Amino acid sequence: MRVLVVTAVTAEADAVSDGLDTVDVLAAGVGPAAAASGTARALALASAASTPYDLVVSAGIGGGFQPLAPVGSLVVADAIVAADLGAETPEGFVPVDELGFGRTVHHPPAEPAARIAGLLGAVLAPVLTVSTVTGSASRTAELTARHPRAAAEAMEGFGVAEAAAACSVPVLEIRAVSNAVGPRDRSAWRIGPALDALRYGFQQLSPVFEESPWQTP
Ligand SMILES: O=C(O)c1cccc(C(=O)CC[C@H]2O[C@@H](n3cnc4c(=O)[nH]cnc43)[C@H](O)[C@@H]2O)c1
Repeated sequence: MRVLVVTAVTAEADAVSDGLDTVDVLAAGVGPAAAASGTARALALASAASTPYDLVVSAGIGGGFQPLAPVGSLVVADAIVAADLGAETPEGFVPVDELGFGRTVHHPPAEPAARIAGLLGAVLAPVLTVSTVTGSASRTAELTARHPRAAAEAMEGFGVAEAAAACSVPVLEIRAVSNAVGPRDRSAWRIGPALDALRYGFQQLSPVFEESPWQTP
């Protein structure tokens, strides 16, 4: 199948390409807007050239919720959640779908996501998309209360998933944990080992991506 992997920065793209050279890799920029516009453009260009993609993968480093996803571990999303897309109210945060418009969750195809998580020894759990890196205990507690199963947060997955959904292409998200979600401690970020984990992960995935396109409901 034809696979597009979307990362934020070139260091992540290089790790993916080093692990697996049979996929196209795009470094689309940091954050959900850059991810969505870059992904949508790549999908549209491929489609116009009659070489459409069969799968889009949002990949890169991310923060891990402790103790679910330790630094250096891999997380495969069973849900891609826009965790800060909504309204603040006196009663707390209300997601846009509960306000009656838009959506805040995309679901990757369940069987392939579970199989890939098993292959990688990864945690299979929701991955949150945020526009601001969490940097306090209070914000961590708020996100954990709203999303108790979430194992990771990053800044691009939901943008990639929105573009993929607009083009009816299935989406996955794979994150290598570079830091714990919590009070900001830049010295504790382990970006090198996370990029190594990302490279290792994609090395394991060539048989999966050689499969025929998945039949998704
Ligand atoms: O605060 C800093 O000094 C700092 C230094 C290097 C990178 C950053 C980022 O914010 C990188 C954001 C980038 O990486 C992903 N990412 C990694 N960890 C997290 C996280 O805990 N929460 C959200 N995003 C994270 C993200 O997807 C971006 O692409 C900061």
